[in-house]
Amino acid sequence: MASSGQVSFKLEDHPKLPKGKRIAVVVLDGWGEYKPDQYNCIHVAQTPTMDSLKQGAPDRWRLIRAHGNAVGLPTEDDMGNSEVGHNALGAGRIFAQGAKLVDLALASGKIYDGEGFKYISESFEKGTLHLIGLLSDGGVHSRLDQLQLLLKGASERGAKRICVHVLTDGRDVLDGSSVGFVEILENDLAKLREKGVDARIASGGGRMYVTMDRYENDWDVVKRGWDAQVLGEAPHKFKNAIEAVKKLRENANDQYLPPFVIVDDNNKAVGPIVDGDAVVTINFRADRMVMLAKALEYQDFNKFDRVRVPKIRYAGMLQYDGELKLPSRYLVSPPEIDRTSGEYLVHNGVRTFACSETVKFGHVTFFWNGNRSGYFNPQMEEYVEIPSDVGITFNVQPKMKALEIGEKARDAILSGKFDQVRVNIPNGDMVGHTGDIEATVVACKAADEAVKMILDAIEQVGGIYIVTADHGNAEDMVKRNKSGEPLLDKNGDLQILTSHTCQPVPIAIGGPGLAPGVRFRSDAPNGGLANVAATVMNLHGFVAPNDYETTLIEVADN
Ligand SMILES: O=C(O)[C@H](O)COP(=O)(O)O
Ligand SMILES: [Mn+2]
Ligand SMILES: [Mn+2]
Repeated sequence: MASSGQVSFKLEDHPKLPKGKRIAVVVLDGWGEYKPDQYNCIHVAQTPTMDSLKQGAPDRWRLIRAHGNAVGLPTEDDMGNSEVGHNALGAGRIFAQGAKLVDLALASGKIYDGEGFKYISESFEKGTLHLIGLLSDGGVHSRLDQLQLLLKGASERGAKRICVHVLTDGRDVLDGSSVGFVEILENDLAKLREKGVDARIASGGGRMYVTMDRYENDWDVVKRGWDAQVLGEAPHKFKNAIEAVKKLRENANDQYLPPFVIVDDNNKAVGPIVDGDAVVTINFRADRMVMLAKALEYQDFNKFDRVRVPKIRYAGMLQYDGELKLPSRYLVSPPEIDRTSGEYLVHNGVRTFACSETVKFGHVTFFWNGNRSGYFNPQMEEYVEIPSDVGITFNVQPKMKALEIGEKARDAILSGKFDQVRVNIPNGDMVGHTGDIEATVVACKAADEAVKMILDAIEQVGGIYIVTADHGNAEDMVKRNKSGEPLLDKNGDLQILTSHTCQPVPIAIGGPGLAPGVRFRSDAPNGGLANVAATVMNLHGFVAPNDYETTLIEVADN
């Protein structure tokens, strides 16, 4: 259904809850609930505000599901992530997400019948097919098995020359796993070569240093990728990708490997992108592919000097931005996340303020609004981005911009100009991804302080707060066996978990404006992130649309 036209956005009045309350919606990024031990940074950190909210259980604090099917992922083993988490929070329904849609399209073969594949396959006769993306089985941005199927499918359908430009992970999967993934890929490519397809890895680099920046935080990251992938230029040259990754890992972890290109015996890059080639960015997730998609697709582009802009046929695995229609060609249609809560609330007079720092700014805006950039109604909304630190790993500055976000939210609440003030506080997640336990403890404390600032402001104006998280991360920093004991690697060292988790996340409601009798229902034990939107609509005094996942609250008659 389109998000305009025939759709009525009028919401019914809630029979018991009043309108006009100022509501803070706080999303702690990467803040799950797990057993209290030394690797649970939230437990170790001083978090008096979040601890005090927990005292409200079960009526005003509970846990909700944030991974697997509850957020539209293919299996219950899939950890949650920011995209699917914020999509569910904002849209109030569970949509089959990119990971699943690509699985289905590959399994049925429909991916090869679509316009996107037809378009790129017109280059197969004379040009090279370049596949650029994250190489791991993390399932957050991409999946190795999908790349493997695409390689097979494209070669069976006429691709004669294929170059893979790999981005090593170590963030959604264990650090150090990049070598194994490159080995698997090399093995597959060798088999394709036996079948007469000239298939090889052409370049690489660590995802956080090469290509996969987001929300325009640092274009140099994308430029480094462009230079290696398109121009065939990089500071490191190797004959073989396995050797490249092993060697570069001596001085950097998987996330931050410097860019490299694979060269032939004459020291010439084997796979720059040239006129007549086809390019597919294989990530299904949007945020960290949008910048490269712009560089590949836009004629007018001034973010860095592209030096040479090849005439290519480019398709994304998915369309990454529905509003910008970027990229215009794609292999699989993205989930149609329509009628999000933000759109409804704006139509019903709720003035909204949303804020985070750059690295999570799109989470509370773009993802929250169903992968749609921009405002629904600029008269009713204000989105504020606080510039993130650039060029550092966040364990160096674990407090990040938490207090600045808290201040902006506080000012927005006190200003009286907004009915909903929505923030994402990134620390637990961004620092958790570095694998630095001490820094993550500092990060969690800072996040807790930011929550306090917001709750204090809500207290002052007689408002309501709802505090939750998008998925776990900081509550568990080690890989564990089935019984929950930390696992050691072959050197006897702890295996640090840089990724998200499958743990549930807390949700708390409160504030002086919360009507007496409002409490969490006890009959929704499987509640998840998608139930939050209806809950927020209730707190604004509205009943959620019928097809939204049910509310988590009820109003008891006192
Ligand atoms: O992109 C990232 O930083 C990680 O892959 C996932 O983290 P996020 O889902 O919290 O953004
Ligand atoms: Mn997140
Ligand atoms: Mn994360």
